[in-house]
Amino acid sequence: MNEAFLQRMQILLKDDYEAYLETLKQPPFRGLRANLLKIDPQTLQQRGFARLWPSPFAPEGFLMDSTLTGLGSHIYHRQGLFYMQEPSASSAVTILDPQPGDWVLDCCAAPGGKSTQIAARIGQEGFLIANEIDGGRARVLMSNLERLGVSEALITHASPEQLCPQLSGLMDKVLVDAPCSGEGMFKKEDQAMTDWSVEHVRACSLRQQKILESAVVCLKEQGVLVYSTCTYAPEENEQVIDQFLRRHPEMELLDCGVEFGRPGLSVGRVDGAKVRRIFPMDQGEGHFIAKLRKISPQPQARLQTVKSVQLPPEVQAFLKDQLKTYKDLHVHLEQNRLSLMRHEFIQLKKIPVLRQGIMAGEIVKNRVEPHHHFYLSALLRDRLTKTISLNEQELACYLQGQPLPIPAPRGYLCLMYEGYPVGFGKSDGTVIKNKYPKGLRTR
Ligand SMILES: C[S@@+](CC[C@H](N)C(=O)[O-])C[C@H]1O[C@@H](n2cnc3c(N)ncnc32)[C@H](O)[C@@H]1O
Repeated sequence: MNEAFLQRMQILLKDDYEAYLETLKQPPFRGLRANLLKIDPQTLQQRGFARLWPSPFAPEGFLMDSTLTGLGSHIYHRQGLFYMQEPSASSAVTILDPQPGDWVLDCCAAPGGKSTQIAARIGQEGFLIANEIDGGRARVLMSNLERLGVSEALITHASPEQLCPQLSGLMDKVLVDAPCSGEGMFKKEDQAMTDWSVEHVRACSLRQQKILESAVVCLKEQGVLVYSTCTYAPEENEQVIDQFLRRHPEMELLDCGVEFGRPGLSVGRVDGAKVRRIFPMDQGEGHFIAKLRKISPQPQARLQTVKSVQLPPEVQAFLKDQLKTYKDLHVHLEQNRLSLMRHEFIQLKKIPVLRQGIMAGEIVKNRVEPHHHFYLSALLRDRLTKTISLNEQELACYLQGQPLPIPAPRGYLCLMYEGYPVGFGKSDGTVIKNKYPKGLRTR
């Protein structure tokens, strides 16, 4: 471990430093979160696929055995029933406390741990804008939101400076889970430790202030912003918030209002009792969280929505065939790609959009070829007209990409396991052609 880092930790932790050194000998804490869009935490735990203990950081979270392997390819993971997440990482959304119906911006969203947690809390009535600046990471974010069945979301790939002016005054909640020096990730990621230096900490601090500067305009009056990092450095935590409060008298620091973790440092305008820190002595690898509220009015941007158009007959036929009802949904067609959601589709100016709503399918040769997201979405699960339940053996064949010799009505079908969709196939009456995405198949 880097000596300069350890010296700083000794100054920061004082009497708790020895306890911190002890935690470095232990494996990292691991956890998972039930996806409330699909399953409640008790039902997930009762399925008995892993030994789970309730997490102190979120009611939908669990701690699990740190030696457990292979959960990422478990069928419940594939079905989007849970998301694996370092336990303390769920604390920021607990403190943000998104409510059903809220509009939430997650400024630095990939790979989607917090976005998927927010989406589940705000439900189908709320709307999430999940933004990620890095293209490769944005695609991982999209696949996680797809697996967890999120429909009411817009996934953008932009810098906060580009995106935020278009969302001025529209958000009930904003999360800035900022890129940081990752001191809480040292046990998990060698790269974070290799990259560490005091200069890097300072560079991170400047970048964090810049992101906050962009993000704050998105909040409406009384809107709540949560700033979080997975690092311990005061320069990236209390000092960032102190600087921010000096520049923004329209923002007030709120008490995080939770029992887990411990108070932070009092620095300038930051009352340490109001912010929260989590160290490995607190059952998580490390997080800092500050909660702020906007107390003055904010001019609102006008969001442009996409006008509804008459749907081509093949789209109508597909939706009628596959769904019990879709009249309450908004349908959007762009370059032959069909998307669905409860909210109206939004049009941003010059912001790359990876996905909005459910990617339902694509028009190919006058018919709709459905997409995996259509069958995994939580919104459509109870509306699907054609479903078939697989047994364990059939499931194993399906995940390998094999055709299934099961008699079934002709056409596209959702394949289920233990009551939840796994994916889809196309039946000719006697055999179901496998449509499980090639990249997800087992070998
Ligand atoms: C701590 S991670 C986010 C983790 C995510 N919230 C989650 O829970 O899964 C920070 C993210 O910020 C992104 N990032 C890096 N530089 C950025 C910048 N200048 N502005 C906005 N985001 C940035 C990184 O690509 C990274 O995905």
